[in-house]
Amino acid sequence: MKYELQKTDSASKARAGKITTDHGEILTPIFMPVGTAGTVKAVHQRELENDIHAQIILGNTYHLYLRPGLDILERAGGLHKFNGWTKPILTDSGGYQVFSLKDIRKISEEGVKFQSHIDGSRHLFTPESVMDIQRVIGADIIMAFDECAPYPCDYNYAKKSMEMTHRWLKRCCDRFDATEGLYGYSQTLFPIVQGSVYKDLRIQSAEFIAGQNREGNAIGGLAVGEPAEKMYETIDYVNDILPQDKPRYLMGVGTPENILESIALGIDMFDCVMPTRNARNGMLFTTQGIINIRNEKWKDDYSPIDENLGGYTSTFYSKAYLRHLVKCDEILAAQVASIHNLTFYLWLVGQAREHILAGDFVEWKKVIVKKLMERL
Ligand SMILES: O=c1[nH]cnc2cc3nc(NCCN4CCOCC4)[nH]c3cc12
Repeated sequence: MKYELQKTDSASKARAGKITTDHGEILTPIFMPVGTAGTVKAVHQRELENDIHAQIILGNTYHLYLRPGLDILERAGGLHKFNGWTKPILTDSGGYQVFSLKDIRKISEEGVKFQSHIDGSRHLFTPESVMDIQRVIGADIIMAFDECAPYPCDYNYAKKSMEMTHRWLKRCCDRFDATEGLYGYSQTLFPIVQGSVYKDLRIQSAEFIAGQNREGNAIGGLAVGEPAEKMYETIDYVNDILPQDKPRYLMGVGTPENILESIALGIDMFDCVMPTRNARNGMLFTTQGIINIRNEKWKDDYSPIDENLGGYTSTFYSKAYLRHLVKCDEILAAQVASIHNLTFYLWLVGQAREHILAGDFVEWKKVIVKKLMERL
């Protein structure tokens, strides 16, 4: 994997860049649609590519390991072959997912013992095993096995958790560097900065992560309930430590406002279930503001969902029709709303990139953020 830093904004830490993988290029800043079980829920690959213009999607090791399982994935030739997505894929390592299985998992130095949320079967994830699992899935970018400390947590817990995540990272790197990809293309491993919201721990973690000299770096342990200001403050000083010449991935973020503010702080890659999850509840992000399409006021609004995005779905379907689909709980409702929200998120980061290149990102952000977050 290669990263080319193309432009750094003069009035912020925002950057425009290009990541090159064996499955193609990624222009940053970029948003990664979440495809938890190997599918971006309710969206065809063709729509992901031609309507949403997604450049990279995310999968979850925890879910894919349980279903369809490694045997099926390996015999398919990896996830790209299995789901037909031929561009880059990133997989989260499973740490975050198993930690959210509160009462059915046990953490130790060895790894995490957990029960499947599907059938209760017992499993063990270790740094080594999740590297092997992500080799089988075949994502272009794979994440280290870490502990995402809960928020809030006391200083001592955050310190112990961060130190274990660092020891697990060494085990991930050793295993990853000692193994090869299974399908003839290269994969890369991103480490993850932890330390909760404690500045000294975050600085220690950022220095340790940067010192691993991997091809990209992630910031974890955020978007877990902490105030947005705390998240921004943490990103700001962590990004002063993470190398300029490597992409920076902020895990699990976020709203349009979170994304633009984080781009201004030097983040290049994002993922969040919000656009797809909100879509299924009828919450639409648009260039004019946020719409709850279930609201009576859209009942006879025959205008397109959003004609400023240039996407087929957002212009072809009207607000009134989508409201009807949502009210009838039609399958098409989830499809249309998900494609629209993802088209909006990719439009947003694409616009951010254009304004970084044009040199007016900060002025543009100031105007657009207020408008995008307005409830219509
Ligand atoms: O430290 C982490 N390590 C590995 N994966 C993560 C994933 C993460 N995802 C979030 N936040 C997701 C917040 N979502 C917002 C929308 O509603 C669902 C939750 N924070 C995260 C932290 C980590």
